[in-house]
Amino acid sequence: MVPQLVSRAPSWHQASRLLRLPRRRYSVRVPDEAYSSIKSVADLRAWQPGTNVPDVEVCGWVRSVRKSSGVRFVDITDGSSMRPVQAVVDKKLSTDMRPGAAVRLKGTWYNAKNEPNADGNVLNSQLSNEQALAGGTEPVSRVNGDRVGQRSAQAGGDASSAQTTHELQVSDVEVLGSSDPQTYPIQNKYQTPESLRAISHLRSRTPLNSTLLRMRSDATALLTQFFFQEKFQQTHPPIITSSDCEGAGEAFAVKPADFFRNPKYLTVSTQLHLEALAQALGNVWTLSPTFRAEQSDTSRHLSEFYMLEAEMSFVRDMDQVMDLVQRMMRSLAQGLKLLNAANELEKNRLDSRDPAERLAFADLVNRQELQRRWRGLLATSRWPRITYTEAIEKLQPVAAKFEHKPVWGGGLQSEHEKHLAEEVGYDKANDAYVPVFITHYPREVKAFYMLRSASPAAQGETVDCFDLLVPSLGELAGGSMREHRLSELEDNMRLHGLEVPKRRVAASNDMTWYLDLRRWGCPPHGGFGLGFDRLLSYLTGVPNVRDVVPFPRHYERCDC
Ligand SMILES: NC(=O)C[C@H](N)C(=O)O
Repeated sequence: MVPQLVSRAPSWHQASRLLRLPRRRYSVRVPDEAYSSIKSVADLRAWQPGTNVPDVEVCGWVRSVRKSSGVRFVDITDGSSMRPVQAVVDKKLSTDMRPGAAVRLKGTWYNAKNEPNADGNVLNSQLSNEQALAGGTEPVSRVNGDRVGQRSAQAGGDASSAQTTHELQVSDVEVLGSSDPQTYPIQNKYQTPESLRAISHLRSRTPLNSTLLRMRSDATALLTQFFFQEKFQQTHPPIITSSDCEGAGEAFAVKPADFFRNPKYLTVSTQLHLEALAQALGNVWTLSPTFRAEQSDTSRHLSEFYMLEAEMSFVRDMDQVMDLVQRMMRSLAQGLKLLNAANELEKNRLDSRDPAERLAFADLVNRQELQRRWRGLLATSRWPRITYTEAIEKLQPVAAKFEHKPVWGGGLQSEHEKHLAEEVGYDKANDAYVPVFITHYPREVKAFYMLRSASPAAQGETVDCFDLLVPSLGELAGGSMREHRLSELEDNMRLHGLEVPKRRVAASNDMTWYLDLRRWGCPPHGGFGLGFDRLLSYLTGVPNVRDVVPFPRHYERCDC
């Protein structure tokens, strides 16, 4: 059914009839079944029917209210899009529509662009991109003296409203959850990331933070799809574990300490358990919370973070693991480009006129830099793979610029990683930052489970491992071939000062179970772990990883 052309708000009779319609399942509901795919404010914003559509219902939160003589211009969001829909509400109906309130509105989805002028002629009031960028409202107010002009001319006028053709002309208002704007901590003006972190239970209501969380959700869905297509099994390894996988002594202990008979910890990496599952299911992956009690108060560290880990069985060649990492990240970037959140983050900063939105965007990495990152992720050519030994050779001639001198055997400091990412990873021809794999680190500086390299470097023994480096952040992922032979694994444990268990004791806290995996059918295998929050921070250009998680936990902070 084609929507009826209606030029006036529905009557009270129509409105009350609508109240008896089947129960709503989504925040937006349009009357015509043919448009049942319109379920959210984002869908509604994109819907520009040629005629006005009555009986449209919108549930959402009031972002702002702008006053005009007889009406209020109310921005409504349901978290599905960075920018709101504009509702035009009669002054009398709008009394309790205050910033922060949850409301249900009913009205006509009205094409303000085609609003007749005093002579009954339809005028085109849409701003071109150039006009919008120039911040000009004059063409709008001139062609359409009253309502549409006011939309952008009002104090604090929302840029997005000026760029959409439609608005909701409200006939019925229900306040579902009231709000006192005097005390509501989210303001319709710029708030710094630091100040928002202090109200993490509410900051997801801000346009940027809600968009970041939607992108997080998109990324999770795309990665799940990627691994499903690659025929990896998604698994749920435990959060409470017996051992500190990385052996770095940074695990949080679980209380009460005697609950499980002996001490247990929050997992620092699910890798060891994934290895067990990989020996039963083949290729496996997980996106799991992981915890580190590192006292690093930096923009890259969280005490609770999500790690994407994958483990491949029957793999001898580490290149296959690195190929998987590249394929996965490329597929993710391609997928995100087709979805709203990433698009809004990219495009809205181009035509932003709302000062709060502009300032929020200004906190992000600049647009050119961000595009370089995306171009690199989308590159079809193989990302550079250089050995640790080659990396040290590249760092030594510029040693003067570092606080820590690059020496073979000393690992890589984050200043070294950033330098390598920017120098080796910069693809001049395409003006792109291509992630860089650094492989084959010295055996002493890496974890006990890594496979000793068949041919050592001239300077010493190495393991078959890699770190994936990107500019600004440094290490984004790390992986390795695992030592699958029992006696070699035991040697590694001794080298790293770990106790090698002698025999299996029930409920013990030792690594016997991990060694058991080498006793019965352990094929060559390898895998990786990628910091999901860091990846999101890299993709969105949000400089601090604390702002891409809903409730950040880091040294000395776990607010709610
Ligand atoms: N799954 C992995 O390879 C990640 C590794 N265990 C780490 O924590 O860095």
